[in-house]
Amino acid sequence: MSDALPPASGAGGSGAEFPAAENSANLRTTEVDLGGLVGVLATHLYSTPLVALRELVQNAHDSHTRRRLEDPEGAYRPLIRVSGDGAARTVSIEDNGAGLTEPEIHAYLATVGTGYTRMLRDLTGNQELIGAFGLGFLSAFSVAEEVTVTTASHREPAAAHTYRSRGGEQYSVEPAPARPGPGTVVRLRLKAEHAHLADEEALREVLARYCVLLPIPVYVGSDEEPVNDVLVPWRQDVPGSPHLHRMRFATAFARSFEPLTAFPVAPADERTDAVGLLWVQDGGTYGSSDNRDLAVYLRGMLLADDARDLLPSWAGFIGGVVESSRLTPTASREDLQRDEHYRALQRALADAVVDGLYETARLHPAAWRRILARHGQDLLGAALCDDRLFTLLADDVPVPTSQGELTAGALRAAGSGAVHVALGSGGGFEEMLYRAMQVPIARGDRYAVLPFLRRYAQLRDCRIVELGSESGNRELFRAPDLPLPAEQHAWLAAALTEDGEQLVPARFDPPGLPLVLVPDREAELKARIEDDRADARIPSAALQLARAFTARTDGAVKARLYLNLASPAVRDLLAAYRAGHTGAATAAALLRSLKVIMAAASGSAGGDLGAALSGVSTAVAALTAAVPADGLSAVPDTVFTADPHHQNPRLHEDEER
Ligand SMILES: Nc1ncnc2c1ncn2[C@@H]1O[C@H](COP(=O)(O)OP(=O)(O)OP(=O)(O)O)[C@@H](O)[C@H]1O
Repeated sequence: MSDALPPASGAGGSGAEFPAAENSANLRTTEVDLGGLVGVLATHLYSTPLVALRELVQNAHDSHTRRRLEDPEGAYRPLIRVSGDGAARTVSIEDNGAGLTEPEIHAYLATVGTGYTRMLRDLTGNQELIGAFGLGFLSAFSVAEEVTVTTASHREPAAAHTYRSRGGEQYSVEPAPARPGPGTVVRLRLKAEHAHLADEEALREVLARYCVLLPIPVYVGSDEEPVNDVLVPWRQDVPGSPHLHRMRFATAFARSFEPLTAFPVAPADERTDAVGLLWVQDGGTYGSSDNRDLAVYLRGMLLADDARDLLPSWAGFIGGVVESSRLTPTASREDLQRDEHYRALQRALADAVVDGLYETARLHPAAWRRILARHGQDLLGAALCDDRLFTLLADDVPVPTSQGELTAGALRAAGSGAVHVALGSGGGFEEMLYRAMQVPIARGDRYAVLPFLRRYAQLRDCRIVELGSESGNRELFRAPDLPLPAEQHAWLAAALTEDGEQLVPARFDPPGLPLVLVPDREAELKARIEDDRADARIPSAALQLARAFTARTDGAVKARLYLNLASPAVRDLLAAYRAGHTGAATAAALLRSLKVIMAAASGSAGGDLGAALSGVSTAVAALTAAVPADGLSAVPDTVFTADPHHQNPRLHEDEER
């Protein structure tokens, strides 16, 4: 016997657990609380009251398309006019499109969820029609306490009617005085809180953005110029430079930042029908700042004003506008369905940004330089996300270094074929060392710098020296040719180091630098992690892991003092010590002070700075006190340098005497 459950009862055991609905004697119709539903749709479907204006202008646009489809021979000049009256607190949206007959008012305007527009599109396949849901008109009630629609159909132009409703749930329709021709006026008596919508200046601004791509002219008040009389560079073939037209459009359209350059979105393949324009914004970006700004138009009407997610996440400096008729809006028509067309457009836009940057680098060098200067940091990160972008940027993008911004190539050339990058944040001893050698070091603590340079080094087959890591330090500090005898090592350690410091004889550049103190990064980390206050700062799981790691570090060596056996000062010091010279201890004290002062200058603790400074005075006093009044004989050799100007002035006086 099988363990399977017996089939659910039903004809042929088809698995139907419920009787087919249409056969049920208990079939009931779902009740609709019309008042509640209309209220929700009118007030909660949209995020901003401005949407009402957009929906009504879109209806006016669709009525023109309808008139043209139904009466292709009829010649007339289509227009839409939006007027505001602050005193009367009204806004009117007027069109001379198809209008509605009385039955159509009931069937389409006053029926939630049904519109003529969608049927017409299904019937004719016309893609210019925008309306789809039969809901948009309801948005009028989100801003108006009363809505009147006076309309005359192009089929019966003499029979005008007025629809009137407060709230949308109940309405009346009455005959109205004859209109000058077919068309519709929607008049909103605004709620007090939306009175500002009646301001014509504000209407101009909003409609110029919403309707910029609508082919039908939209006028405000008694204006003679439409708000959307704009050359759309990807639609018209206009004489002159296409780049100039793009820049003009982008400059007029961009909201927050001036465009530095603009490039087209053109459907390169079958993936998407989207066309439009992208531009690089002149707003400084740093690190991961995100100023992406994309407006999406569907059949000429603004649909989503901030569709930034369509742009690649690395393109924080891009603004743009695209139109497509394949995208599907949500019912509020403020957002887009995340469907295959949406994803195809995302990919197409990423390609368009990369293509546009290539075009800019090739054709507009001044703009390209400005983009690199403005968005260098963002571009470092962007280059890591896209291989083509890396190829474009690898040699051009500036990298922040200890000597200002340099390209990776310049960094490499100045580092004798290697790029140097500091892992620590404070500059530290490494920076001082390299500054002395005049080798620039990239700031590896800045956004994307380290991974960018690692990638650069890998692809360009060049050496990368990561300062602050063990391997980086090995690059810096080479083993001495001969080991230092134990007794000399012990004397130097006693003379030069503090508790927790380990003396490491080495050879390094520049030879003029006798010693350098290098904090142990792991010991530093251990101290920070084991600090009781870390509990408050670091999540406990992360802290446990970190402590498991740092437990392996004994933490006894807090810093290493690298002593440069290639340095003449160190060699002289050792020679003096070996010769039993009385000045050796004083010279060592001077070097110890130098160590502390340099450590303080490079931001790491390395002893008592006050004591070090007075140590310098003590050493100078000891050395100068040793000068006898009658000559040089008692002064140790090591005190004098080759430069006679550095000699004790008292000696000059003696000579002159
Ligand atoms: N200005 C107008 N002129 C002529 N007909 C109109 C006008 N405004 C609305 N209508 C009619 O009323 C119907 C309902 O409009 P409504 O705005 O609610 O929905 P829609 O435009 O069809 O779809 P959507 O919800 O997607 O906007 C329209 O389909 C159209 O037939």
